[in-house]
Amino acid sequence: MKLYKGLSEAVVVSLTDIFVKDKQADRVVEQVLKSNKKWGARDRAFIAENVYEMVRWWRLVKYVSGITRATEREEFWVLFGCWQIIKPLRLQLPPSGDLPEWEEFASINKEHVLDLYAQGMAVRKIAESIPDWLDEIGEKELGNAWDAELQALNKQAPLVLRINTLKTDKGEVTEIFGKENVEELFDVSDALVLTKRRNIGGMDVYKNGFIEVQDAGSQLIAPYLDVKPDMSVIDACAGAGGKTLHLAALMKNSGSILSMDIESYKLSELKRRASRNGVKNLDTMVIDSDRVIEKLAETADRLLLDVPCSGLGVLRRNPDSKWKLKPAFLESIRNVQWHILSTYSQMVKPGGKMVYATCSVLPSESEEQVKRFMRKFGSQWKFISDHRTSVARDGYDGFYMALLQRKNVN
Ligand SMILES: C[S@@+](CC[C@H](N)C(=O)[O-])C[C@H]1O[C@@H](n2cnc3c(N)ncnc32)[C@H](O)[C@@H]1O
Repeated sequence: MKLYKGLSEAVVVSLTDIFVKDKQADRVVEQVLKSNKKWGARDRAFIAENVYEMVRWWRLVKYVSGITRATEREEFWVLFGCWQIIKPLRLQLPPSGDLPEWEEFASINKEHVLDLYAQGMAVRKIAESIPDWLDEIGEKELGNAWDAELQALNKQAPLVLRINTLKTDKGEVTEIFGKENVEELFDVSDALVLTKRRNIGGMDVYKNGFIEVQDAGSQLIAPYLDVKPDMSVIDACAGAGGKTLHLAALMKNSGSILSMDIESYKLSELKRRASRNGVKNLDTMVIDSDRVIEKLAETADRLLLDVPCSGLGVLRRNPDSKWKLKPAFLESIRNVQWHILSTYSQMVKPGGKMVYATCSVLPSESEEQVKRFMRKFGSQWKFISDHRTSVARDGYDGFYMALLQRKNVN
């Protein structure tokens, strides 16, 4: 196997930053790729792919290396070497030969690594590289479906674009990328899947606001809210605005959208993206207390609650979150979700509609929150429908969305 020292070193340093310094994987990769202008596209792909794949398979890699908790640089080198041995097996790639004779790999015994790999593959939580507690919760909540979902969550996610219909259409974007490089999705009208990975951020088509990168499952949420031009819409957990921008396009830039969040820096980023997208029907508001919500009682024709969640539906894109998530966080985020659903819903006008959405595969963050809401507020609200995307079944990220309508009271 042909490995280059400098590129391997970049992977090792990145992993140390992620697991010892507790930094976020995508930020680490972004920084390391910026650190050397001489690396070409293949070098960059090698670094990014190896970092993300090692993070994804971290438990399995540790298992085959016999290292339980890596803290030192030498240990990260051993983990990297062991990963090179098992990578072709785990990712079903062609065999890649022996490790180079570097002193960093001197302690690695290939046969022993392969023996441990065979043993690890017999135990799901090791083979699929997931913490014990998360595997238990997944099985408890999803039953038999967990196995397939977990396997699918360990695959590399496709690169999906959303066409910004305020500025362009699918035909024009297809021409820019070339027909042979894109695929349409029958049930997601504004989406195009890129068949080859590209650095979208540097392209004019992105800089000019023609496209956004947004998973197909995520692109189903704004249309689910059933918005019409001229409506008054609130996106109450807007973050950096992925779904706000989509709502604006569906509303053809008319009516009004109020994008809210507790984090003002996210709303600043949203405004930057809105300006690139040519969005003009938008205001933002920071939520610094529940008074803000009370003042907006019965003002919205439509309300989107894209609530904070475990992110277990988007593990393909953020594999490090499975190591950073803690059971206590899950418990507390469910309380935040319930608070948002039960109090922010007052912003909807009688007769208006609301979507409650998560990017979690867990019913306890999704279906069960909506059922609890209907038990408590069923006299004022009508449940219309819900929908779940499955990573295993659809190939989309795992999203949940429920549409509810506030009853007209006389
Ligand atoms: C799933 S993310 C939203 C993603 C965003 N809608 C998008 O499409 O890009 C959830 C957001 O909820 C925000 N949030 C957390 N607690 C909140 C609260 N109590 N009220 C409103 N927003 C909150 C977070 O800051 C985060 O931006």
